[in-house]
Amino acid sequence: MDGGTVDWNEARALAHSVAEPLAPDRLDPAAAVGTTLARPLLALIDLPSFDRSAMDGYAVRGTPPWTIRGRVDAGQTAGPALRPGEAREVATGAPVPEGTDGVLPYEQALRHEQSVTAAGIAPLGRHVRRAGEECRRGEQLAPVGTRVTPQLAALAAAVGNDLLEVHPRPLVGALLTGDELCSRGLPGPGAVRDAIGPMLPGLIGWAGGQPAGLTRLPDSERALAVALEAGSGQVLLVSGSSSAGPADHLRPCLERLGAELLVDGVACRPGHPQSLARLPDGTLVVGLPGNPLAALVAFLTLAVPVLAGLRGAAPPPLGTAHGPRLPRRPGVTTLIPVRVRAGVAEPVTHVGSAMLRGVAGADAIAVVGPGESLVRLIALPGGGC
Ligand SMILES: Nc1nc2c(c(=O)[nH]1)N[C@H]1C(S)=C(S)[C@@H](COP(=O)(O)OP(=O)(O)OC[C@H]3O[C@@H](n4cnc5c(N)ncnc54)[C@H](O)[C@@H]3O)O[C@H]1N2
Ligand code: MOO
Repeated sequence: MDGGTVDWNEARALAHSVAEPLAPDRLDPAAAVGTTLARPLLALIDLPSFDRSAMDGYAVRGTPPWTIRGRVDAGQTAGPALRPGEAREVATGAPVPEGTDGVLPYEQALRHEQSVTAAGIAPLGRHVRRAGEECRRGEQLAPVGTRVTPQLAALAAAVGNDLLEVHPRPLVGALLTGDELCSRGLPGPGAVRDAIGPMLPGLIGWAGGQPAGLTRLPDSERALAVALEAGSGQVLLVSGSSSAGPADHLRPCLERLGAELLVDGVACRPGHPQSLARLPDGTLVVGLPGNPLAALVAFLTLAVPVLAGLRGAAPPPLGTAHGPRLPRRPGVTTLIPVRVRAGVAEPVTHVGSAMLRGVAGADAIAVVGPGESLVRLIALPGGGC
């Protein structure tokens, strides 16, 4: 194994570059939400695929009065073409007959026995959604690499797609180490409530991964080695074993398993003891420091770009802001929970690496690089920036 502390930007870029996109899968649009397109999204039909009414009322042709010739509901066919001076009652979404100049909504219609006139100006050209006005068959609607959102899934279905070819969401397992951890109730003497476990499933989903189980382990090299070997998923997160103490087993375990150490420490505060390694079976292991804010920072630094790479997506772009009141440290990148107001990142309190109070109320993590005047922003889940 080799390694060494790397610059924060380099670590992030490296984490993205080592993660090869997962082999594409074909999923129906709803199941594809959260994945990334491996093929462009194409329209398989014109949308709308026929001229249709945007209002409940009368499809009309020519000038009033119009003689009413039947009715069309949604899902029916439009019937014969209208001739000048004719109307057909139509429901919203129903196909309008050939020759329709516009649709007169009921509210603007004066109905007589078998004819209708307009209460105001005749609706020439109004309230008809023309075939192909949204897109044409064969048109590309989203390129490769686009994240499938619920709204993109809706569009994909609307233009006739049953299956989308996508890079699936990577499976992410988590191993939480620490003899002192308890997961329920009030901690006894010397014990600590696990705060990383409750954070990870949400973070994994937010970053485009699929949580694949969380295992709590004692501080034992053997237990960690066995769990790493048996680990399910394309990514394994390991918390609380990253430092240099006798109970910090990640490094020796990775060595023993013949892993390739890709990142061994990052020049940032907090979170410097984070790591990234590849097991011989290809599983990527991200080492998260045990202090909870440091674990979050490491997840944002290494796990987020790894998951983007596996999904065939670019690393999430960072925002920018002014941060005149943020502390700067020479030689390292500082990651500081902030609130963002009108383009200015303001520090919050309680931001020690073992603390969560500050980050729980923050909008973003400001990335304050040595010598940078503007700061970059990593948006947090639920953050308002
Ligand atoms: N000799 C050195 N000691 C330490 C160094 C160092 O460079 N040399 N780095 C410090 C820094 S910075 C960090 S961060 C921590 C990282 O430690 P580990 O990843 O080995 O984690 P632990 O030692 O087990 O735990 C640290 C701290 O975090 C608490 N913890 C652990 N897991 C959880 C959890 N799931 N939920 C809540 N809290 C957790 C744990 O109880 C400890 O208080 O090492 C420093 N030391
Ligand atoms: O990563 Mo440790 O970063 O400061 O608590």
